[in-house]
Amino acid sequence: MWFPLFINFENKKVLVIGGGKIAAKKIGKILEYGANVTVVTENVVEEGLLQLENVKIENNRKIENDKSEIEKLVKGYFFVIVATDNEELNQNIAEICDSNGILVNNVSSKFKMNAMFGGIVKNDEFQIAVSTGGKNCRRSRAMKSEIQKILDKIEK
Ligand SMILES: C[C@@]1(CC(=O)O)c2cc3[nH]c(cc4nc(cc5[nH]c(cc(n2)[C@H]1CCC(=O)O)[C@@](C)(CC(=O)O)[C@@H]5CCC(=O)O)C(CC(=O)O)=C4CCC(=O)O)c(CCC(=O)O)c3CC(=O)O
Ligand SMILES: NC(=O)C1=CN([C@@H]2O[C@H](COP(=O)(O)OP(=O)(O)OC[C@H]3O[C@@H](n4cnc5c(N)ncnc54)[C@H](O)[C@@H]3O)[C@@H](O)[C@H]2O)C=CC1
Repeated sequence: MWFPLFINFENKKVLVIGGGKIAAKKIGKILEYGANVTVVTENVVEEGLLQLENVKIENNRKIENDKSEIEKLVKGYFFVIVATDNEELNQNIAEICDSNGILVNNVSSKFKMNAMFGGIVKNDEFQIAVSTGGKNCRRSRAMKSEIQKILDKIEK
């Protein structure tokens, strides 16, 4: 069951495995919250990542589907985002993180993770997160735009 929790990411060690389009989208979101991001990837597909000053990138590193290598890699991280295009590898990494008590988001699954992103709507005063619990994340768009209207008209 998915409990909505607000987490303080300020200076928290976050590992992103994979350097593609979806990794970049997720990194963009958490950087706004002060996370300390390291990317480990076989290739940086999304070149914009190289421009981000506060993101450490370990390029040309292919992660093998090997339990002890993965355990060594994720040790000490607060949150791991698995964002390769290899669904089986992503799932194995997610399971290893979960059994080691590490928060993990798996971009290639609807539920095989212990932490998922919500849609975010915010202004200076409020922050509202929307989730369908993995059932249909695209539906968040319609909900977000209705919430945006409420935020725009609510008395400040
Ligand atoms: C489970 C979850 C895990 C997680 O990612 O945390 C997940 C999983 C997957 N999403 C996929 C696809 C897309 N997701 C989006 C958009 C959003 N997805 C988000 C969250 C979540 N997505 C989590 C569930 C949250 C919930 O249930 O409410 C949002 C809220 C936040 C965010 O992305 O950070 C953001 C909403 C809008 C916003 O806020 O902007 C778009 C674009 C769009 O339509 O807007 C596309 C199409 C892209 C394309 O097609 O290129 C696929 C591949 C499916 C496939 O290949 O078919 C998977 C994996 C799967 O389904 O197996
Ligand atoms: N959650 C979401 O919002 C969405 C998720 N997806 C899913 O996200 C996944 C990734 O998609 P994209 O970013 O578009 O793919 P991509 O091909 O742009 O990026 C994949 C990245 O993973 C790296 N990689 C692959 N194998 C690796 C390994 N063994 N070790 C280290 N790095 C490795 C590649 O070098 C590349 O940087 C796909 O499985 C797709 O189904 C797709 C759309 C939206």
